[in-house]
Amino acid sequence: MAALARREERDRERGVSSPVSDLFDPAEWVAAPGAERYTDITAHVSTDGRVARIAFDRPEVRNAFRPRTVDELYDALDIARQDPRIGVVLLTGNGPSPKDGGWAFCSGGDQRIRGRTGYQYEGKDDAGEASGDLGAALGRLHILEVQRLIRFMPKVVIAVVPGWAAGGGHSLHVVCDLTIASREHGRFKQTDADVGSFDAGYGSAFFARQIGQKFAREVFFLAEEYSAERAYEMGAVNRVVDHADLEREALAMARVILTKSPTAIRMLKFAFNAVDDGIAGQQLFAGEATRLAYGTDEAVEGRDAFLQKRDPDWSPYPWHY
Ligand SMILES: CC(C)(COP(=O)(O)OP(=O)(O)OC[C@H]1O[C@@H](n2cnc3c(N)ncnc32)[C@H](O)[C@@H]1OP(=O)(O)O)[C@@H](O)C(=O)NCCC(=O)NCCSC(=O)CCC(=O)c1ccccc1C(=O)O
Repeated sequence: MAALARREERDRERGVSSPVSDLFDPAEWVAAPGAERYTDITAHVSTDGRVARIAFDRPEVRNAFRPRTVDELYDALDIARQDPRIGVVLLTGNGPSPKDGGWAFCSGGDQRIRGRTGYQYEGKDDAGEASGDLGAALGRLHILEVQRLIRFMPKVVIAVVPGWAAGGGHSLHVVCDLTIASREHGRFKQTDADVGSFDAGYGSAFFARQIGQKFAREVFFLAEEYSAERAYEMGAVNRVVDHADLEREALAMARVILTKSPTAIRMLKFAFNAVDDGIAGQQLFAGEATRLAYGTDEAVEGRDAFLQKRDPDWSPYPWHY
């Protein structure tokens, strides 16, 4: 992994990107700011700076995430969230596996380091669990924070699924705004109940909103593998494309979205969310509405009247109907 960072540093100096995955087109991407510090993911922005590509980079374990992976993922997503030029994020998995050639989007939490309180940072084990606060600090399930970031960020996040989306990886694709999957290698499986886990939020309840209760219960209760085509039939996937074209098609989708009004896309995302997100969803939508209102002469008059210690003059502003 250090070698990867060095290679990216060298390529960045030369103004090109390293081929971090067989589907990655180095001509389209440059390393994202700060990406050299990541070991478990890769982060790039398109050469025009308008699309982010964030990828799990642990193909030898089907891109399973450990706490460090989740920290990096959150960091990269938050940087993309705050970049005003970026409108779309592609979330994917690098591959194939150097061990067996298998492809993955993400296979969820790394089961090798799962403890009784959650997932353990490197060098830690379950020993801390008995010691109260220390144990609580060590075990993490903060992939849920990443889910909320994807859900609440005012940009479109596209899951680009080149292989397995399993367990918590399945949940991540569910929470993304759109999903595009490889026809040949895209595979879906919700293994939570096989390993004594349960994503009782977006991964299941929201999934049922997307594809219907019967299908969602089948996916969780039977935990059977299903193909990209089957996922498309169920309404869980937007597009199924040839494996070799996956990232090109995903980038093309992103470029179509980028032709739209940023405000319209932001308001639409929060409108789609609001109906399922309760007061939190309403708060996000309302926050954007307030931001829009602040841009009007009417709101400026309210602010100025306060600062100038006078009564506001609302007369130019009708009670619209
Ligand atoms: C993904 C598989 C179906 C792929 O099968 P296959 O192609 O046959 O490959 P394998 O030979 O099984 O795997 C190759 C290699 O990778 C290792 N590996 C794969 N997945 C993991 C993993 N998750 N953790 C650790 N290691 C993994 C595997 O052992 C092999 O290694 P070798 O050394 O070569 O033997 C299949 O691999 C599979 O089923 N994987 C496990 C999927 C799984 O159960 N994931 C965990 C589900 S629980 C979870 O994701 C975390 C919890 C969580 O996120 C959460 C918690 C609370 C609320 C919400 C959530 C949420 O879901 O978000």
